[in-house]
Amino acid sequence: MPTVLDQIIDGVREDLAGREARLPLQQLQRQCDGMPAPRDAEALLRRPGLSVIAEVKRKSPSKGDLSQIPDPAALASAYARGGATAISVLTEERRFSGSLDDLTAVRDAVDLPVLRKDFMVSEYQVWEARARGADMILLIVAALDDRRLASLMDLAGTLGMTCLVEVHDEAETTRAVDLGATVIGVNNRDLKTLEVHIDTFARLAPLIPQTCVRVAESGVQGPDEAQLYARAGADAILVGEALVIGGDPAAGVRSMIEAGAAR
Ligand SMILES: O=P(O)(O)OC[C@@H](O)[C@@H](O)c1c[nH]c2ccccc12
Repeated sequence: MPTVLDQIIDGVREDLAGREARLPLQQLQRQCDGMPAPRDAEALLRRPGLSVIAEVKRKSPSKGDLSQIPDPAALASAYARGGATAISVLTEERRFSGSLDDLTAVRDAVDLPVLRKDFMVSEYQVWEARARGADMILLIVAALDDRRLASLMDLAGTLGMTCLVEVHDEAETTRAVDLGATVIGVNNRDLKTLEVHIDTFARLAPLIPQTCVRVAESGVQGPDEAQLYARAGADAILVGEALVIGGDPAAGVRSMIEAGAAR
C-alpha cells in the first residue's frame, strides 16, 4: 500500500516534469546568475531564544482547508512584525494549494530568510528554489535515499542555501547526522500516517548533536507547545496551522517566542 507520502511524491514528480518541459534546467540555472546571495538562515536560527519559522499554509492532507490566504505577502509581513526568524512557504500545489508564485511574493515582501517547503526529489527543484529567491530548502529524509539526500544537500550548499533536514524517527535522525546535516527538523507528524505525536521531538532531540540547530515541526497549537519544545531543547519551532487560523498572526508568533523565553 502506498503511503500518503508516496502519493504526494507521485503528484510532485508529475508537476515537476511539466515545469521541466517548459523551462529547461540550463535556462533555470541562468536565472540564478547575478542573484544576490541567500540570507544566512542558519546563523539567524542559532541566535539565543526560541526562533519561530512561520508558515504560509492554505491546506493540508491531514486537515483540509485551513485558510484562503489571498495575500501571502501580507501574511508574511505580519509574521515578520511578530518577530519570526524565517518564513516557510509551502510550494506544493495539489495537496497544500501552494505555489512558487507564493514564494516570490513572500520573498519580495520581507527581509527574512524564506524556506521553500516542498517535497524535494530532484536537483531541478533546488535550482528552482534559488531562482525564486529561497534562502533555505526542506529535505525530507523519509523521501530520499542517502545518495540523493547527500547530493541535494551538496547542491544547496554550493548555492549558499541552508538545508532544513527533516526526520521523524531514530534511523532517519542518525542518517541526517551522519550525512552532516547542521539544521535538523523533527517532524512530530508522521508523513506516512499523518498522525501527530507531540513527544516525538523530545524522544529524538538527544540523538541530535548540540552543534546542530534543532527544529521542532508540527503540532504547535500555541504558547504551551512552544514552551514544551523549548524545554525539550528546541532552538526553533516551525508553525503553520495555529498561525493561519488564529486571526492575529503577528500576536501568535510573539506569544510563542515569549513562551519559549520562559523556559
Ligand atoms: O501546521 P502545523 O501542524 O503547525 O505544521 C507545520 C509544518 O511543520 C508542516 O506543515 C510540515 C512539516 N514538514 C512538512 C513536510 C511537508 C509538508 C508540510 C510539512
